[in-house]
Amino acid sequence: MSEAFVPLEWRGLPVLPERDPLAHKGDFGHAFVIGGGPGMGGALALACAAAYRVGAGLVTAMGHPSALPYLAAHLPEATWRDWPGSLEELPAAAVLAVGPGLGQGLAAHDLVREIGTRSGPQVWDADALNILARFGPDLLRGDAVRLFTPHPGEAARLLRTSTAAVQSDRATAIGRLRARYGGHWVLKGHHSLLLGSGGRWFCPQGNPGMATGGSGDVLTGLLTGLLAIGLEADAALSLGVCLHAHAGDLAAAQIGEASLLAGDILAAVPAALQELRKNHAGY
Ligand SMILES: NC(=O)C1=CN([C@@H]2O[C@H](COP(=O)(O)OP(=O)(O)OC[C@H]3O[C@@H](n4cnc5c(N)ncnc54)[C@H](O)[C@@H]3O)[C@@H](O)[C@H]2O)[C@@H](O)CC1
Ligand SMILES: Nc1ncnc2c1ncn2[C@@H]1O[C@H](COP(=O)(O)OP(=O)(O)O)[C@@H](O)[C@H]1O
Repeated sequence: MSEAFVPLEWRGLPVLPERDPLAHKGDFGHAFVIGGGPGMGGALALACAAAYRVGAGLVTAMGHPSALPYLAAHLPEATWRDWPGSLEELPAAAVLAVGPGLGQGLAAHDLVREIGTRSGPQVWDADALNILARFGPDLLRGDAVRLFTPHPGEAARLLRTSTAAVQSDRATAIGRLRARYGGHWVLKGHHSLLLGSGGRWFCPQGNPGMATGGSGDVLTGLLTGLLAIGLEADAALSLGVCLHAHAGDLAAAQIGEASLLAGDILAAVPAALQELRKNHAGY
């Protein structure tokens, strides 16, 4: 089954590039995270914060107006835009994430369909995947770099099968997802599977404490930030998934699996990044 998937080695992961002393925020990309439907502003705030934590230069949250208080309270560093009628005014190369707390209303459908026609790098999660499942692969046009992050329930909708069927053969499921929709995939859960253009991996880190609301939103933000700073798709996928899982392990070691919140994973990301850097430097 998953024999062809090799474990991601912590030591083999890419590290974040050193920052030029003359750097300015424009050197580190502009991420736009689109989500935050009514009642789900927290998902948007978590994803935006995670994008900043891996070094994105500027992060803009785009959500329903009811999501704004979450951003204002938790992330004054993010800029804000109400869901627009169209994304035409965004720079073509903007890195987009779509899905965290998006909901599946009419405005969400319109935004997702428009994103499917854009050419800049994209991360697809949560309700964006549910909407994609409804329309099928024809919704995706052009040759944009796309990272898809389904949990088993979302994967089942995308494949028009059951969650149990996905879980019974995760390797086959992720292969079918890539064959049907193209792009780069992580099938989340215990030992998340990754399928990119350059390999098939699984992440041996992570713990069941991470089965808690919002932890997938943190992953989406990490991947978005890593694309924004310029990592290639496979590098962003492998580093993002491992960083997320390792941060979850650090947080669980401190406070226990039962008490773990998605915000604790986010808070542990800087320590996980520091460990990775020291590992590479050999001390
Ligand atoms: N604070 C917030 O605003 C939050 C908002 N969220 C948003 O809530 C919306 C709904 O997402 P949900 O994921 O809760 O709902 P879904 O209905 O998509 O997924 C939940 C179901 O998927 C299946 N599933 C998921 N992971 C599984 C696994 N590892 N093994 C087996 N089955 C699995 C289970 O049947 C589970 O009940 C999304 O827009 C999401 O972004 C959530 O991310 C939670 C936090
Ligand atoms: N048992 C587990 N072991 C390891 N990682 C897990 C486990 N359960 C969940 N996770 C991780 O936590 C995250 C949950 O994402 P998701 O289901 O999208 O949550 P949410 O929708 O609440 O944000 C994924 O990255 C997943 O791999």
